[in-house]
Amino acid sequence: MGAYRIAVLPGDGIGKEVTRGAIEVLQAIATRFNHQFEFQYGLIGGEAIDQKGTPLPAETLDMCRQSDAVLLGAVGGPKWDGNPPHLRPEKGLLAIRKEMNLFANLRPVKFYASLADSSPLKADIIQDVDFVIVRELTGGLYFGKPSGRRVENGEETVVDTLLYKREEMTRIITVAFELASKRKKKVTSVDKANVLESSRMWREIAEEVAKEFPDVELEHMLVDNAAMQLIRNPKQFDVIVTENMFGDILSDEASMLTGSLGMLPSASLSTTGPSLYEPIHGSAPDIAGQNKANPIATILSSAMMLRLSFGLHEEANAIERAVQQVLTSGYRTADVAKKGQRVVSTKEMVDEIKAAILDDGAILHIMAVYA
Ligand SMILES: NC(=O)c1ccc[n+]([C@@H]2O[C@H](COP(=O)([O-])OP(=O)(O)OC[C@H]3O[C@@H](n4cnc5c(N)ncnc54)[C@H](O)[C@@H]3O)[C@@H](O)[C@H]2O)c1
Ligand SMILES: CC(C)[C@H](C(=O)O)[C@@H](O)C(=O)O
Ligand SMILES: [Mg+2]
Repeated sequence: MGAYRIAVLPGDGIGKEVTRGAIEVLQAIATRFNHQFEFQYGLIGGEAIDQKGTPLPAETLDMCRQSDAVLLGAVGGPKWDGNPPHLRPEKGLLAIRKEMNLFANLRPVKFYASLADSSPLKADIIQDVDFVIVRELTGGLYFGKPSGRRVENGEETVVDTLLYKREEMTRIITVAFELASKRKKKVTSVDKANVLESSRMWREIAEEVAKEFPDVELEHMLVDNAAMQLIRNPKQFDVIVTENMFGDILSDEASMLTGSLGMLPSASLSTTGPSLYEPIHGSAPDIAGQNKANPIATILSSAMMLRLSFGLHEEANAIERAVQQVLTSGYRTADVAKKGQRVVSTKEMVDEIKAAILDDGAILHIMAVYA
């Protein structure tokens, strides 16, 4: 039995619905495996702006730093779209990533046989797809200075800066190689080296890091080609490593190989403190509050938390097996349902996954007793 303190930041829109679902699933895991999960809640994003006047209140950051891991839903929504830059919900997300040094964002993309017909791509293209996008999360265009608007020679001008230190590139590329060395031993480093100096340095560093991993193949791919290859032949990938914004865009694209943005989990890892787990999707204002959102991305993110932050492999497997089982049984939220299939709500999907976890436990227990 273990006791773990989990900071929960539901955020805005469907963030609240999907984190509630993931917590219920974690509670089922606690029951089945006899663990104690203590959940502490904090404000982030639009709701934090409304209640505290800032997208990342100091008390939220303190609570997260003192936790064993953080579970985040999503931030943002039209209510705050017109706000000045420092009062945008998304600033809270960027700030927590930077403050907690969550530089390595792992976004696994895995084919679910039962969802083969939910993807717009043909089954033979997506079958057995299994790769991880390693996205740099605390540098690049999102954080470079200068950034903003000014008037230059009487003309309105705007600037965003793509800035990386050598060490920031080295550490994320090393994470990708370490991961690939435990998987299919191939790293695809995605950049725009035909145009950007930052990408040329990224390539050089990738070549240097590759020397330390002689059993891992390194290939370089330009980001525009990578966007196309993800659709043409996604099975070629094992680990994709790329800078912050390229990774953001490619991972939303890659989610459609699994059938929906609502299927893709992520882990935002730090080497200096607790890590954070978040679905890759946003607050989905178009379906927020309607009990329609697919909670699986967040539930799978909580499985990543169990495995990567707590070392609870069996427990993480139980969540992933329950998700598989429920999908195979035909349960579908609206985003992955095809014509004629019965659509379940967020809550029904969560209930089915919880039941599968507890049933699975009962079956394994019976097998252990009578084997
Ligand atoms: N990590 C985050 O917090 C995060 C990520 C992306 C976008 N955002 C923010 O969310 C807001 C909305 O952005 P957007 O509409 O461009 O992206 P989005 O990811 O919120 O939604 C894009 C589309 O996917 C659908 N979708 C997303 N998640 C789903 C789920 N779990 N189940 C079913 N359908 C789902 C939505 O209904 C929508 O049609 C913006 O304010 C944006 O900045 C936040
Ligand atoms: C909301 C936004 C700042 C965020 C990002 O671009 O990182 C989101 O799109 C994500 O993928 O987590
Ligand atoms: Mg994104």
